Amino acid sequence: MTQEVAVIGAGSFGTALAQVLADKGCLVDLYARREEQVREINENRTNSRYLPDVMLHAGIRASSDLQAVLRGKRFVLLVMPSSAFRDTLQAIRPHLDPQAYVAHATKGFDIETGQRMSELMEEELYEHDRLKFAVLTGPSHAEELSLRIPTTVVVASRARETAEAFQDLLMTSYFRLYTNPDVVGTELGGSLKNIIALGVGFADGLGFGDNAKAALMTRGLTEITRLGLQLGAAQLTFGGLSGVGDLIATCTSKHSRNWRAGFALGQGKSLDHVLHEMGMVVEGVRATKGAYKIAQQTGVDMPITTAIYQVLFEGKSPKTAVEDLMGRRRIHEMEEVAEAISMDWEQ
Ligand SMILES: NC(=O)C1=CN([C@@H]2O[C@H](COP(=O)(O)OP(=O)(O)OC[C@H]3O[C@@H](n4cnc5c(N)ncnc54)[C@H](O)[C@@H]3O)[C@@H](O)[C@H]2O)C=CC1
Ligand SMILES: O=C(CO)COP(=O)(O)O
Repeated sequence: MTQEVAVIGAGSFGTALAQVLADKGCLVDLYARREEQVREINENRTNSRYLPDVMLHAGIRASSDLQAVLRGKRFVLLVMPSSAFRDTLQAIRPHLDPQAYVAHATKGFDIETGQRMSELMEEELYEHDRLKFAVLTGPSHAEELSLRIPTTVVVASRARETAEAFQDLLMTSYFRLYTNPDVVGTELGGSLKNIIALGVGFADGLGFGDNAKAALMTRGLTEITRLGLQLGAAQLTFGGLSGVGDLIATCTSKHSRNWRAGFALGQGKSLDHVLHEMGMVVEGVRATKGAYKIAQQTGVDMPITTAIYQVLFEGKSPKTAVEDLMGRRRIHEMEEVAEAISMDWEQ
């Protein structure tokens, strides 16, 4: 049976996922807000602003009519920026099939409340069965996935049936999905790595080297894990695709908008200028605000996130931020996650 799928958000990643689905023989209705973009996709088979090198599959049909896009769909993928997530949920609620499986691929937080995207889904789609919700996340640059370059991700849901339904829907010879019941951990990994990628870009822009990059990635993962444990995530998840996997992909890739934004900031450009030039979403900037807020609410120590917050929003100089990080009190490498390791000193 041909599956009909709705993809909400026709940016880079929504379009890349639509391409995967069309390759699998699905009929894909892709929601785009701008008529001009709808026409370009349907008539030229391109989405040149977001994926300039890609010729789109004939099975993708773009539309700006949200109700028509959602009509009768058993599978819905939400791929908007986090800034548009709550509003979009409110807009889709009246048109969503009650039986639909709904997955989101958005990496970020609601900065007003610090909530994760799946928490917003539960809140805004309150009539829907939350066991039909899933999160799709992991190392997956749209630029590569849309060119059918091998990519692996994880789909997390509280219900195995839902996770496996998305696995069956999306798996191809070049796109491999794993499942995980840890919704909190997978979402946090995907959202928080963008902050560290900004920091790594920053360090590269300042002319630092591989030692600093490795330090930020490793210590970044420590603070991501620390917050995750506090919020009920499973530690092992952070060693998986949504944790260290996406951290590597984002901190070391020329595709990463977060890394590129950090690099430009490190070279002295202003935040407004960098965001304007990018023309695409840089989730790490909002995520820094969201994570800083959660860290304060929970009392979890997140020194790298705090340093990036101070540079981005409080005018601290990068040089002072680095000096502050390097000059912190001496600590045990695993001090903050001590309960997670069993190894102790011999004497
Ligand atoms: N680009 C990538 O490689 C990946 C992106 N993601 C995540 O997917 C989410 C979307 O990112 P991209 O597709 O890269 O963004 P993008 O910057 O390429 O495009 C954003 C798209 O969202 C649309 N949009 C903005 N407000 C909207 C609204 N209210 N309703 C519907 N659409 C709206 C824009 O018109 C645009 O088409 C982000 O959270 C990102 O972190 C996740 C995995 C990979
Ligand atoms: O999440 C991504 C890859 O997994 C994309 O990262 P950027 O948003 O930094 O481009």
